[in-house]
Amino acid sequence: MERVIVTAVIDERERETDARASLAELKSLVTTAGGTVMATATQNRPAPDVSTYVGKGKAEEIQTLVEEWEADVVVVNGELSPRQGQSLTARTTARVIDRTQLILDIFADRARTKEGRIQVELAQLTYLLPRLRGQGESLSRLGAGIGTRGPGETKLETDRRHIRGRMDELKKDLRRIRKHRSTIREQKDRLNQPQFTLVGYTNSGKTTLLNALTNEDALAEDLLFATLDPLTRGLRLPSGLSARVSDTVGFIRGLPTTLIAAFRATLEEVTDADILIHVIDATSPEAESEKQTVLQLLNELGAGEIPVITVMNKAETLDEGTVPIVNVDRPWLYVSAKEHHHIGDLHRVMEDELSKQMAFYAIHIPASNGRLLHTIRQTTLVQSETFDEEKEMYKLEGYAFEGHPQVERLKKEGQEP
Ligand SMILES: Nc1nc2c(ncn2[C@@H]2O[C@H](COP(=O)(O)OP(=O)(O)OP(=O)(O)O)[C@@H](O)[C@H]2O)c(=O)[nH]1
Repeated sequence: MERVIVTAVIDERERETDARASLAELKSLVTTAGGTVMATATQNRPAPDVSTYVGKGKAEEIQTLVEEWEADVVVVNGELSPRQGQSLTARTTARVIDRTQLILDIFADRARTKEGRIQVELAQLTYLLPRLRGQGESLSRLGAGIGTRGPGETKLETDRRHIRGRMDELKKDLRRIRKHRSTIREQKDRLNQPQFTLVGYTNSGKTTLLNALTNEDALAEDLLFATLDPLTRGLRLPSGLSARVSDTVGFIRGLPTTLIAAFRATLEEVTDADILIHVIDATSPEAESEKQTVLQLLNELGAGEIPVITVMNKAETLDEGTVPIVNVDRPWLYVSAKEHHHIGDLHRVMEDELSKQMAFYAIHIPASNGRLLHTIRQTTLVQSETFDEEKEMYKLEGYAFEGHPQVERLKKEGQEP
């Protein structure tokens, strides 16, 4: 396991709790990446130094810590410019990486589908490209060294061309995979299946809740970003309606924009949702700011208008009568995804919210048409079902999406004398 020194520049004008939360999060990201935090070096200054990120004195102090703790890596809580990366590297014997690289490393390790892996590689190359250019600049600035500049530039050009070529290939692969996926989605849409999508701050318990909701096993780890690829499962609600539930990558404060772009596809499951289930870790001291981060990212993704059910998770560890530390809009409820507490309640809230987007119907189906009956039970929210023995007809009342083909047809037939 690698030994790590973390370092951060803290702006005193910034809210101190934010800086502390961000640093605490960086440490848990280090743990997720398999490292051990040996020491922390922070510096109060209004903005990072343009050349060395931390001041030169602080950089020396970091090198002392590196020697003292025999550290392998220094992780900076921010994004290093190419120049800062180089000059900080020159001042320490440890490897220097920034927050973006750390997150990219974790993503690379955890991507499970082909699409996820391509997205990560694309994000890594996007990060790398300007840094190669940075090296080129400093090489040309060195200038004088005969024999260094020419070959250096040439190699740099080759590297850049190679990287751009690889990026083009990856983009082509992605387009192919996405086209395939949208075909699958069209097929699903024809089945009229409602889409629920779990969103939430990283580690809030989305994967655990997906398992509890659908009663299946999948990996849930006490590590950040256990989920990198959309994971969609079928779910049968109490009324018999079958729906889809998707897990999504955990949201995080200060997610680098290169990554947001790279993971847009994962987040397509968000904009496609009929209803979002926002999972909050009710035990987190940062629950309020985590909630804000998620809501803000949802807005940025254009999903601000989609109805939300808020789930306050890990409730079994809260004392009875605890006042919630988060202000949330209705509908919301406490659950324990781990202990399967109140999952049935959540199923019912999901049905309630769904019915608000649907239209009421009352239809008759001949008992002889078992297939049609089955379809209606699976694709609508059946509220009541009675059987008329004389007419050998079922009478069904419930809610269905506007334009549901069978329901529309049966409604019309019902109107005829
Ligand atoms: N005590 C308690 N722990 C829970 C509960 N639900 C989830 N956890 C734990 O919280 C941790 C994170 O759970 P995950 O389901 O992996 O969280 P996630 O939101 O999918 O995480 P990312 O993929 O990182 O976004 C795991 O250690 C879970 O066991 C709960 O109801 N109670």
